[in-house]
Amino acid sequence: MEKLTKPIVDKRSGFCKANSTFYSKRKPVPLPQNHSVDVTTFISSRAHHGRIAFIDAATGRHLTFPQLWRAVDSVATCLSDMGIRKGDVILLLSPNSIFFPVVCLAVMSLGAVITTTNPLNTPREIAKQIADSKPVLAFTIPLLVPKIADSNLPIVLIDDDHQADSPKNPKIVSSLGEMMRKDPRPNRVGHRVSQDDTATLLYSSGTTGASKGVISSHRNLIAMVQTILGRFGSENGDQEQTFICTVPMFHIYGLAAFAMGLLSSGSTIVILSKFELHEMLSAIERYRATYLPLVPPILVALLNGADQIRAKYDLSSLHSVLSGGAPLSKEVIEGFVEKYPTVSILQGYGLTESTGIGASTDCLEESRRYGTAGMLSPSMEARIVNPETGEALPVSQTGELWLRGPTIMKGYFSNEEATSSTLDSEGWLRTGDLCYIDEDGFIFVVDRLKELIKYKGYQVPPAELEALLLSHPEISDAAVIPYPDKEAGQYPMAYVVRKAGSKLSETAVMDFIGQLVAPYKRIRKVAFVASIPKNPSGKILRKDLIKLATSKL
Ligand SMILES: CC(C)(COP(=O)(O)OP(=O)(O)OC[C@H]1O[C@@H](n2cnc3c(N)ncnc32)[C@H](O)[C@@H]1OP(=O)(O)O)[C@@H](O)C(=O)NCCC(=O)NCCSC(=O)/C=C/c1ccc(O)cc1
Repeated sequence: MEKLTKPIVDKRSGFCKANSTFYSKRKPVPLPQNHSVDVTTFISSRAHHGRIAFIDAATGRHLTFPQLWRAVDSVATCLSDMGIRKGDVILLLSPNSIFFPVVCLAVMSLGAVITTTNPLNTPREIAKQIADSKPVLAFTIPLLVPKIADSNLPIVLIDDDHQADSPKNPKIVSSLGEMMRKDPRPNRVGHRVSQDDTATLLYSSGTTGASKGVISSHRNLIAMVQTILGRFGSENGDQEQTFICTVPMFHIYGLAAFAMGLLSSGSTIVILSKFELHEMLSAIERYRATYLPLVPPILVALLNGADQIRAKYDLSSLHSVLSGGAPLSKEVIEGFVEKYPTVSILQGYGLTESTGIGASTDCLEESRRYGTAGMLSPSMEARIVNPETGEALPVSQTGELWLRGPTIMKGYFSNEEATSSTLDSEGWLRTGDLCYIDEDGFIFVVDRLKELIKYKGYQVPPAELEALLLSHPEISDAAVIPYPDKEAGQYPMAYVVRKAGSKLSETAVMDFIGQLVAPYKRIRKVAFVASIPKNPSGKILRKDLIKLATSKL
């Protein structure tokens, strides 16, 4: 029925009573008719007036658009000569750099698949991702080679001046600098890439514990490029936009925005290898940046230091900050607006599973609706579903947000079970976020149904930390919860049951975990208890523990 009759949609909310579905109020995104097109070709064939694509903030080294596309072609030629073919997975372990997009775009142009990982991850965490995604080659910087030394993967060094002093490591088969100097060959061996083929495999914990590879197709990414273009492209009439890239490109937020969407619009992207407040502010001043995409902790830092920052830096070029990755509180928004009256805050809501933005505020007026995550992205549909009954709810009622649209992932890699519990047969993605959609079509995220901690915009799955805690010989039971924090948003707190006779200290627990996980996953508070509250089927009653922890605040 749904497909045969045109649904009657309320123009104001986007809600259709007949099928309890919210439809995007934004203009739909056009997708290329040609089935055989990869996202790199799609991006490179877009017309724009941009000249410089990427600038390294620290050195000023840059790539013009022609230099970028030549580099992508050269690297793709070398990869093809090395035998890389459609479907092969390539690992990229690198901080942000002007070379990060070169590697991604070259790999995807061949129909090969890029998998990225956080450079702060421990060798153990990276080894897990390697075991799951089975890459055939890795790109990394010299400093990070030891983190994958045990993997036996052939390595391409992202190191321009490698040859003279590069370590004599037999696993290092080439360098990116060398590859970029190669003459590109248009008729290299290749297989036809279709929009349905997998392009990226980014890792997310989804709505449950273990980290899983999110399969995004070329179509997913092309649709995301179109969504970003709708938000910032030349269609908006804006010229010469300069964006600061300080959030990591190894996550979907940074990857889709900087290596793909904004690139397509002809924007200039100033890249910082990592976030450092003063370097970021200097870069805004030096490059006259107009847009600053960030995560809430950066906005909080800008707010906390506002008076000194405004006295020291000329931020007059800055037009907007774009916040994503975690919710912004009303008090932070109001404080920022007061301190930086000429800068608009635009918000985005997205997941790795939605290949980036699922909803956003695209102009100041939309952003004035405090607390909203925005309106549905173009061509996106939503349902608000009662988690207990499965009933789809109407306007202004709270339930789990389900999303369907052209950017929704194909599924989790080699994980049927997780895929079928997250994506239903009609293509609906269960986001694990409790939301409502108001009478004007604005989404409000109320709470999280999924068991996830967001530390500085990074996902920390409690189940992973609980399993590690249980591996300690003196711990008999444990539960990990999100503990609220003004700067980080939340951090992991552990409730621990010690074995009889154990004198294990809080610091010993934190140090034990600290050695096993990336810094952003560290447990930062511990309480010892006699038992962990659980329901009759053994599930941790996390809400009770959260109440207990926060009742003393
Ligand atoms: C810039 C942040 C906010 C803060 O940086 P930081 O303060 O330097 O902290 P780090 O996170 O880099 O490092 C964590 C810890 O590691 C430490 N660290 C640092 N480098 C080292 C070292 N080399 N050795 C060892 N320790 C170290 C560092 O000191 C720090 O320790 P601590 O001070 O105890 O918190 C940083 O955390 C950050 O970039 N977070 C962004 C995460 C992010 O991109 N999330 C998005 C996920 S995808 C998603 O949700 C999509 C949403 C979306 C939304 C909207 C859209 O439009 C589209 C998409």
